[in-house]
Amino acid sequence: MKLQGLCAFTRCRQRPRSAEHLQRHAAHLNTPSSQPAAFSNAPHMPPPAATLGPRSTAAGIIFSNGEQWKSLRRFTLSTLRDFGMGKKSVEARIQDELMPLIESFKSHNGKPFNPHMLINSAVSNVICSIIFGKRFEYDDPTFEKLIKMLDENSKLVGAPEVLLYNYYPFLGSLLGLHKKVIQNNQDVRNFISQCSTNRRLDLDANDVTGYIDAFLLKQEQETTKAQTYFTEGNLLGSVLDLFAAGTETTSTTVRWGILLMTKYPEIQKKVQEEIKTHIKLGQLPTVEDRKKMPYTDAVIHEIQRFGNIVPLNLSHSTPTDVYLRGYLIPKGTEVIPLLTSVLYDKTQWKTPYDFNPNHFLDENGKFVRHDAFMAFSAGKRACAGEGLAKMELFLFFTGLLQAFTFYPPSGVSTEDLSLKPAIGFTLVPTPYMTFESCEVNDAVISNYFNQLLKLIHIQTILSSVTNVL
Ligand code: HEM
Repeated sequence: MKLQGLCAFTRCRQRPRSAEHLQRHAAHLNTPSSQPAAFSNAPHMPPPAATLGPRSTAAGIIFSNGEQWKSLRRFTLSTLRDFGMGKKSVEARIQDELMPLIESFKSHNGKPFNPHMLINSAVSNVICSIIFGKRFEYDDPTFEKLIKMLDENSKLVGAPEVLLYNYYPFLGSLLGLHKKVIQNNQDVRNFISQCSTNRRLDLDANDVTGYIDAFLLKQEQETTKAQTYFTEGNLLGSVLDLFAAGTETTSTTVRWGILLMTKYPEIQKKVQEEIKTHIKLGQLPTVEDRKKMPYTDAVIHEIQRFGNIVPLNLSHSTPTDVYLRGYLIPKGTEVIPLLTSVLYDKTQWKTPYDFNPNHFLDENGKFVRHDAFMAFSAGKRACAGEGLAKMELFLFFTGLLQAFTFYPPSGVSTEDLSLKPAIGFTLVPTPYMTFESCEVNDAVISNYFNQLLKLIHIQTILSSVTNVL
């Protein structure tokens, strides 16, 4: 059960301790009356509703509990699978995104640059293609603005002033930063709302282009039901959850990956040797390759462990009284399952504070799983996008290291590179040093292009055959 934040009801300033408390106000919320709305400190969360009015705007997967959460999560997982999560089709989406990313890295011609927004755009495009049914050009002003707003909120939600407001909303008039969070949040929601209005006009059950279409169709199917969780509020909330969670987390991890490879050139070299051994020159990396590449797999796991990007996890609360090691945790207690405590547990990791891929390798160099690897959390509420994220991490990371070697800018030594994270809702690399760009493997690039052209050609033939039929 996710954390019950401050009560969602406008005039109630209590921290709800129980589902009953919320149920008393449920009639005022845009959720079915049998289910309390619940909220947690997620990155795109607007501040507590005590000052914002009913939180009908917040629901979606992350902020739901009970039957509403079950329904939305089930629907989301099956829709993500329909759009290829865990399958070849999503692999192709990610591979398609690698090319423009590599090209935009390459366009810096070996000069130092900050890869932050480029990586965010590429990663975001994968989830965009699933939810909106299309990708965006990196310099599309609307897309740039959306990505910046998600990025900014991820930072601001961890800022002391916003945290203070979150716990003591009555201080609102003395504080200002939270207004930016609310505004960004609202702007992204407005964009999603506009997209869903447009999709509704063109809705065709035989041509479902993305998650929004699938949700709208589900809404139509449920119009006759007395109670449905497929409301407008839950559409906006769920899309925002996927958009934000699917952009920030994975791109932050890829950014950690590049920083760590720059910092540790000997590890970067070993990954590149493994790539050269197992992926033919000019071939796109595929998910299948991962099985043959234990060292790279170990490095990616270690990037996630060391990066520890969601240190506080999302807050939860106990749905019933719970007894743990002799202690009573009363129903409705806020529980913050610190992921840091497992990812940096001295009893589980040989050198928890060092970046050490050997944490995931046995003495024969084989990849080993680790129970304490909980970057995606655990249990029923664990990350809904884990399958997608893992594919993205492998394909983006391997694809970039296949094409480039990363160095610190001239005049900066590897020792100078700081691994101190910047604080926000997620732990991100310190605003990033620019790289003395990359050593581009032109053979890889031109072969990518040839493959891409072949793919486009095959797709064109296929679509003209389909049209004829
Ligand atoms: C490296 C990438 C990622 C990491 C480290 C990560 C981590 C997490 C964590 C720690 C949680 C909280 C789990 C809990 O409450 O116990 C979470 C939840 C969630 N994540 Fe991810 N995530 C990643 C990528 C993604 C992607 C790509 C998507 C989109 C498809 C996504 C969608 C979600 C959703 C919808 C939830 C809420 C699940 C629920 O409440 O049922 N995540 N993620």
